[in-house]
Amino acid sequence: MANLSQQTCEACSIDAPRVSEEEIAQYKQDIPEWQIVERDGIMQLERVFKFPNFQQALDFTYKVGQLAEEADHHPALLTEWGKVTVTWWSHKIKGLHKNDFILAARTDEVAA
Ligand SMILES: C[C@H](O)[C@H](O)[C@H]1CNC2=NC(N)=NC(=O)C2=N1
Repeated sequence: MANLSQQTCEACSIDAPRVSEEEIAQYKQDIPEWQIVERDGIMQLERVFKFPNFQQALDFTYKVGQLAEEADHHPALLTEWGKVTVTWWSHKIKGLHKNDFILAARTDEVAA
């Protein structure tokens, strides 16, 4: 199977299934630096990326925004001096879909 980041996001519909515990365990292996967090009952993927200044944090933020637009799947982005917190989840299903893991893997590539 192709690396997670090379896989294709599927159009997320309101009746799309959330990932199972087994799928989480499988996909998480490709994105070990990401944390699974739960907010208001919604499972999310989150990672903090560190930078030497605000400008580089801002540049990274823009690149993540571009990959989100290409996929029509968008994260929450908190941009601060020297760091960016990226949080992925699927709004329509109020939880985690495989798309979120694919885009987290692509986010890691943008940071590399
Ligand atoms: C209309 C538009 O395609 C949808 O609202 C998309 C936009 N980006 C999205 N991003 C995320 N993370 N979840 C969604 O359900 C979602 N839906």
